[in-house]
Amino acid sequence: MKVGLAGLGTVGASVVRLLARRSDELAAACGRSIEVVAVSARDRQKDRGVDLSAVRWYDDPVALARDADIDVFVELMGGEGDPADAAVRAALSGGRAVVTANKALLARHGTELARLAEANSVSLSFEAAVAGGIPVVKTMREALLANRVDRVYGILNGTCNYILTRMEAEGLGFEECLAEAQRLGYAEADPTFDIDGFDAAHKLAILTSLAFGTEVDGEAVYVEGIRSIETADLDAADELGFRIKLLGVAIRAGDGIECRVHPTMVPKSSAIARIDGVLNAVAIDGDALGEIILVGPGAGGDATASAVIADLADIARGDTVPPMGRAAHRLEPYSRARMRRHAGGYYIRLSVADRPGAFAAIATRMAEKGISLESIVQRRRKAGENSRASGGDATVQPVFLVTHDTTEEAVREALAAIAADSVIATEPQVIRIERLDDTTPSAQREV
Ligand SMILES: NC(=O)C1=CN([C@@H]2O[C@H](COP(=O)(O)OP(=O)(O)OC[C@H]3O[C@@H](n4cnc5c(N)ncnc54)[C@H](O)[C@@H]3O)[C@@H](O)[C@H]2O)C=CC1
Ligand SMILES: N[C@@H](CC=O)C(=O)O
Ligand code: NA
Repeated sequence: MKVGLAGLGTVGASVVRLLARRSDELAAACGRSIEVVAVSARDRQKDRGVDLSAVRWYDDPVALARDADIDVFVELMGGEGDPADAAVRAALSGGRAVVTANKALLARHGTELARLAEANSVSLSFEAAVAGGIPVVKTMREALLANRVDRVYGILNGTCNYILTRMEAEGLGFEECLAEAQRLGYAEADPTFDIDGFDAAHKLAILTSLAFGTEVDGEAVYVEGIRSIETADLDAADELGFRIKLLGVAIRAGDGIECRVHPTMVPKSSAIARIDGVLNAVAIDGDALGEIILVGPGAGGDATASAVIADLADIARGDTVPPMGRAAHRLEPYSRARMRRHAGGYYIRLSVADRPGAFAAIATRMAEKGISLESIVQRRRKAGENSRASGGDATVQPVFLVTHDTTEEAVREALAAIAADSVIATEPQVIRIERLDDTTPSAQREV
């Protein structure tokens, strides 16, 4: 099987090396060899640890995708627009199978591309696009067909999990951890996609389509990233019995599908709390099977190449499955649940004015919105301490609240009233709590 590969960066170079290393075993398993015969990359001189002297080089990846001599086009350049989009469309339109790791592209154009693949009777495979090396796409579109899925959630970004883990365990700074994640090849070319939550949102949009049979809608995901997480929050989470993870959650709710990515407090006793470093985890609730959790490396060259090559092996063997697990023209329109109706617990950190009555005013505003508090912790700062958590102002004190289950709407309204009362000095920090040991998905809980 002849492969044309565009993008020889972290993942692309690993794919070429791993294909060379496993060529005999792959040929034996697939009944034919898998060979990279043509590539498109920006730098022809760069040493990628593998001999590419015999392959055809293209400056234009779209021209490579149109090469009549290739059977499969592998897109590993990244980016939701051109040239990745144009190249993938050119390959599919020309009747060539496509393998891509590009979740940004799929979150934006996944439905159209799946329909284009279907119209041309070719496969569009993207195992590497969701949770890196973990075989979650294959699991969802092949192994769980007997199940109605009601919830899928997990840690979907290796860079963020790596940063949060090292900040918490070693007390390192955010920037230092991000730089290390970039050095290790985990981060996106533009790492704001990682730390602002968009990369996890792209993956969740794809998972949502696979789980619920809906069109892919990257815009429908509510997104918050991890930039605002401070040591004060990691420490408070520890004291309260939680850990903070960037979680992606998609669940059936009363008014549609609730799809959200945000920092989340999860109980220390939950399986998700123990997923550290670059590992990802995806939990899937199926009605017949119950909950399964898949864990493994979510980023990195070789781990991601493993998923790309698994897709290539399926194509070489002639195993074809519709991209989204069902005929693309049967995907249902996505119906988005309103985030304001989200129900669950909340951790709230406030920098409260150090004056009589401030505390009572906060409790009153919470009560007015029907929010009951599970705990309130007020930290008296020691003399000379200048905490970021309290805005660095000597006249304010950090206060940590944990609510019982309530709604997003109630919390937002209570915090707006507290701000209007001028009893807080900085923007409140709000982190949603996911009590994962409770088997009822949170959006379905009565509050
Ligand atoms: N790095 C990782 O751990 C993972 C990455 N991915 C996805 O895999 C894809 C590739 O990611 P990385 O290898 O990490 O990125 P990278 O930035 O290391 O590599 C991308 C390569 O594509 C090349 N490229 C960009 N535009 C090009 C063009 N017009 N013509 C030819 N070459 C071009 C770049 O020069 C670069 O070498 C992205 O879609 C990313 O989201 C998916 C899972 C994990
Ligand atoms: N930047 C991504 C790479 C894999 O998808 C991540 O950190 O998870
Ligand atoms: Na995967």
